[in-house]
Amino acid sequence: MKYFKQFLAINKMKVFVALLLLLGQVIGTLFVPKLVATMIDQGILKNDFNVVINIGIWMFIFALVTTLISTIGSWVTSHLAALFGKKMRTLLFKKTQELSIQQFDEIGISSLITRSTSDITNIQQMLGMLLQLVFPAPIILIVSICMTASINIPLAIIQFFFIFLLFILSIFVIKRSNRLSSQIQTKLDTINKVVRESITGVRVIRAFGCEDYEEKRSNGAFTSYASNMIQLNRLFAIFFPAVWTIMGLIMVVALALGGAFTLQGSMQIGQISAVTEYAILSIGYCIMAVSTLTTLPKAKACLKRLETVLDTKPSILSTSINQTFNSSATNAIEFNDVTFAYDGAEQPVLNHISFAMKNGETTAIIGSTGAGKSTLVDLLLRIHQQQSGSIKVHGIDIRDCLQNDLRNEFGYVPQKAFLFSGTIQENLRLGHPHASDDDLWQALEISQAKDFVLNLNDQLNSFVAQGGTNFSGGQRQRLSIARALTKNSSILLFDDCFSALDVKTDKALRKALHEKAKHKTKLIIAQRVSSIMDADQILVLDEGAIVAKGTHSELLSTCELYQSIVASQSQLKEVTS
Ligand SMILES: Nc1ncnc2c1ncn2[C@@H]1O[C@H](COP(=O)(O)OP(=O)(O)OP(=O)(O)O)[C@@H](O)[C@H]1O
Repeated sequence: MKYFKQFLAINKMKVFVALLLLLGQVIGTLFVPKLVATMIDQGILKNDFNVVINIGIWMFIFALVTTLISTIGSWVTSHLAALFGKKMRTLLFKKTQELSIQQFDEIGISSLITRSTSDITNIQQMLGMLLQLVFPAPIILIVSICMTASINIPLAIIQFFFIFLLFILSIFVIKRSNRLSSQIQTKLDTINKVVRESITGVRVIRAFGCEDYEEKRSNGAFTSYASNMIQLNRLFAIFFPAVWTIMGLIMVVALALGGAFTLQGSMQIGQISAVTEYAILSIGYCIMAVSTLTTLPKAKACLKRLETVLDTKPSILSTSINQTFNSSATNAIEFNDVTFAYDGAEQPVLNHISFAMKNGETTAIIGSTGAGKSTLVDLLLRIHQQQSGSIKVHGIDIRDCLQNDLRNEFGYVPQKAFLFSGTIQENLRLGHPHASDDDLWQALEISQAKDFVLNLNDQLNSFVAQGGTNFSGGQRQRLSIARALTKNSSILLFDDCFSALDVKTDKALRKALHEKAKHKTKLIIAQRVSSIMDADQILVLDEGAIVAKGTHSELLSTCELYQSIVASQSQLKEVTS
């Protein structure tokens, strides 16, 4: 409730105005039955036209003012709910940017989507309903009973008895619905996950012909959610008829007793109408309040789920030292005895890694799959944090600088190219929003993407689908390389991104990089020896350890593992000749 309370405290004036307007609406609503009774008893039954006109005018004014007040009240409440949604979504977005990738994975992408969409929407709706339906209910109940008592005390006692009965029934329903409502969002998470996977993995599902398996899996999630909803609806299927019965009974009793009292002369006909209207009003508001309160546990569960994310402390914290990079340092990157293990893993993925990369030079890393190459780049970007040892960029320990400053030093090309929905130019300008069109074309030229972009109808303005799925793997990869080049950072990190390119394009790209990005420091992770043989130094990584370091020709004569990699690619003869 911390964030909810904070929000109410910050917006206390708006909340106060909303409550004041709702109070005005309630007072207006409660006065109408009294006016109707006076009109019938003093005007219609006594044939006094002036009273009918006078009361009629008052009723018209009351109706007008109440409508105006309730419209403004609804507007203020909706405004508050929208503000709350915006604030929570902004906080959640900021938090997800601060969390480490491991924390991100622990919460789960589907769950984060449900939290920032459906969970927040549920709380917004609850906020509006609490203010508009629950807050006026006790006032309506108390004032209705008091107004009825001012007309006839026995009828007020009877009204109180029925409302008490309704209260008991409501407590029972609210208690039963608590358990069911609080489970709904978790089930929605599962639906989100299953639907997401079946949509994003549609090609694999079709290629493997496993539609039946996926259908069963999806049905499991849908059935579980549906059964929860059915149980909840069953509860209401009993509750609402019971409430209508109580309402019917209260009307029957009010009319029968009211009639009897009128015949005795202790009550007037108009007052019967007022008493029945008060009964309908109080029961009506009771129903609305109970319906809202039954969904309160669901909103509370949503709020708790949001708080869990918002209260998570990022495992990688920004420093308070905040040093700036010294680009004249001899080494662009230095790893000193770095060891890293993933949470819960028995063995470290990287063991005592030490190496240095000189400014402007190219370092390559080669090794078997799962050797820890991508993890090494992740450590450099502070996506994960090493348990021991230090990593320096331009002479500064990466733990002593702001994460944004650190990442600004790199133009990064991930192993799996990811493009955002929009246009090519929007994607290329991701790291450098003010880059000129010429910069973009130059980056495209180096990444060997210029020709295919020139052939597109809209060229730089060509549409990019979510994830870049309207481009081939190789085109996506080349656009992703162009994006890193456009950023114009001093260090370029290529995480196995050349493997999606054919040998000819790979060669042309490396040549262009060598000529046009000569002064940039480059770290290239590659599977193909041909992609890295020109590097100033090559690190051979095996099971998380650097087993050899040197140039291509040095490694060919000293490192057995390197020789076997070269041999396995059937290039030994070709490259040594
Ligand atoms: N998020 C993670 N949580 C736990 N273990 C992980 C995680 N990511 C990678 N690993 C493990 O760490 C090891 C190294 O993975 P990494 O991706 O760094 O290897 P790699 O050398 O880049 O492999 P490849 O060439 O196949 O991309 C692997 O054994 C992998 O299972």
